[in-house]
Amino acid sequence: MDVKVDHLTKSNRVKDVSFQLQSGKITALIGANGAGKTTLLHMLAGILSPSKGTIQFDVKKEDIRSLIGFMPQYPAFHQWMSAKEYLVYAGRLSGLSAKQAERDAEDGLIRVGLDPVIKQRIEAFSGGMKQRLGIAQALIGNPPILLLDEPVSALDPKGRSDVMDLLNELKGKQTILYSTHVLHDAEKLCDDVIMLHHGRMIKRSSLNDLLQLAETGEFIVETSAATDLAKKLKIVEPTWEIQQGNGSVKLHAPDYKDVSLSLLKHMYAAEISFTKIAQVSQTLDDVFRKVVEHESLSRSL
Ligand SMILES: Nc1ncnc2c1ncn2[C@@H]1O[C@H](COP(=O)(O)OP(=O)(O)OP(=O)(O)O)[C@@H](O)[C@H]1O
Repeated sequence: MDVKVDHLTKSNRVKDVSFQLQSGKITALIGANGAGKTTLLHMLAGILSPSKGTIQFDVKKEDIRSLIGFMPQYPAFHQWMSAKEYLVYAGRLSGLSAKQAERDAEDGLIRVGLDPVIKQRIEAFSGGMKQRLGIAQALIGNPPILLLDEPVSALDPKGRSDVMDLLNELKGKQTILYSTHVLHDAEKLCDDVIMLHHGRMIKRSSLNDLLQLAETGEFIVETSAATDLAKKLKIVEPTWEIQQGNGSVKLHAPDYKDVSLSLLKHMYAAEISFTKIAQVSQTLDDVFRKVVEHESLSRSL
């Protein structure tokens, strides 16, 4: 199910944000602490009302909450309940019949891999298990849209990879928007990225476009003949910026098509051997920092 957000505003916490979530895709909502991620998710989930703007779903429903599975940043569980009891309780609260709630609870526990501990009390759960239970609760009623507030941020690497695997399984079936600080994980998982900074959306893009945008044209060559290589390249490729390091040469080629091929040709001609040639690629983290820097700079001008 698609979701269309237009000029969404909540006082000065979220300012004039517009985007579209596409059916079956996973979108990562990224931003520093206080950027407005939770506020935005709460408006989409119908928990907070916007001061301005609209949220449209592509079906007409009086109460949109049945379309949405929401996992809060800090899910509050009744620790004395078992995982299944909790999910049945959540299902009943969301209006399911006793039978349906029972069925959804069991399905949900299987989907998040908690079926072996179906009767265990939540108080004995690890952080990762609680997070998975939170997702199972969001899945109750099989809503077409999942909104997850920091589902991985508080977890250790194993817990994070469990939750990531689970979200990967849901990809294509549900429209997912999740907030995160862990950009390394988002890079592996999401289709699209929305960046928030001080309540404003500073970028919205597919992950692929974003990472392509971030390609640097920077290469590094590790060689014992760094001085010779740097000298040679300065002569034959005057448009490249060449930096000689200790045992390496770093270069930036403004038009960087076929750089590795040219490099190899020059090195072959000069009989320079190497141990490694690599393109310096950027991560989502680098891109995010650059976009924030650019935004801060343009606002200060
Ligand atoms: N109930 C509230 N009333 C007024 N201001 C609030 C309220 N809740 C949050 N804020 C403020 O709104 C801004 C955005 O907060 P929000 O929790 O949405 O950010 P966030 O990106 O989710 O941050 P975090 O990553 O720390 O969870 C912050 O400056 C915060 O202090």
